[in-house]
Amino acid sequence: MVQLLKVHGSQNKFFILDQTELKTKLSQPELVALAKHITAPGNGLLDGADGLLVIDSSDHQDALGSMQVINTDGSIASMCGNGLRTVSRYLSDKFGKDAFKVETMDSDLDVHREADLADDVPTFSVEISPVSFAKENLPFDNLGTDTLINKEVPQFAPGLKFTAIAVPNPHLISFVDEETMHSKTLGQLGKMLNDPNDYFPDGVNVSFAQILDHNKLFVRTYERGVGFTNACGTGMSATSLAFCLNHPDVADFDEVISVYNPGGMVKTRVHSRDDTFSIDLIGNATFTHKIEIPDDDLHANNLDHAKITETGEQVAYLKFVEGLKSQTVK
Ligand SMILES: N[C@H](CCC[C@H](N)C(=O)O)C(=O)O
Repeated sequence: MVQLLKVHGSQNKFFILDQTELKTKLSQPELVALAKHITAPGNGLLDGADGLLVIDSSDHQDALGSMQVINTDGSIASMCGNGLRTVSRYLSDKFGKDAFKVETMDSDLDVHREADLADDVPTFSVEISPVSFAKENLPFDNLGTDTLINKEVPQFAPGLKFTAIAVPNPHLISFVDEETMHSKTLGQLGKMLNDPNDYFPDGVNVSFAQILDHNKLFVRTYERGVGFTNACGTGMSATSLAFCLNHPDVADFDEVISVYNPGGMVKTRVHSRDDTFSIDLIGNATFTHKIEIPDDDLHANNLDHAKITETGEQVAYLKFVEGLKSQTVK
């Protein structure tokens, strides 16, 4: 029997599988098949999730483990900010350390335990980097520019300005008014740019942001490989950077920015050193369920004998969300 976890960061939900606990590790095709199955809202487990986070060992210096992110459609994401917080908590509990690195596809990222956001809401801070605006790193094409920073792109949506940032997974961001935030535009644009299209050949995560106040945002994201999500950690991080760059009158580098989202709230801090940007993403790392599945069943992608136990942590998280409601009113 191996234990899996159902977890969330800002209610961006994932399953965590620790390959090091298995007698025989799952192969990459087995992992992709499991990710597609277990995260499916209909025939998966616990009403599905946005992705599978695979933990494995790492031989990199100071890294307690590695994280691979598999989206619900089976595509691989280079990074996942909400997911990394939950993986950090898992590794922190397992090895009894509060500050360490986690190996991700493109870099080894610093993570550490933070003061709880609210009573019984375990909280972690994770580094979001490397950051790039370059067309080849997103990648994008046919926009007549090498970087897209606060520019109108009428083909995407008339009247809106867009910023494209890789952190290192790709994000497209627009600051919008309340009406646009709740219109159909985000869903239509997200779908258009994640179906085969002339602009983002690998797809892109699309976020709309509303400025609520000084250092205060509301962000909604249409995720690549997923669709609408309660929250996207790298999306909120990239949006915080765009906020500091495009709206310097209401956003400060190195200060805490509160980012509200449909799943709750996170905090970010954007740093700029010698033309290099990085972001700290601080938020909950909640384990909602423990799941036990026989090893052989996992290899066979059979979820029929899963034994599920609730942790009870969601109660404290929902109380925290309830308390946020008064704060998002302008
Ligand atoms: N939800 C994730 C991002 C997943 C990214 C994925 N959708 C992609 O880039 O393909 C987060 O919290 O950062």
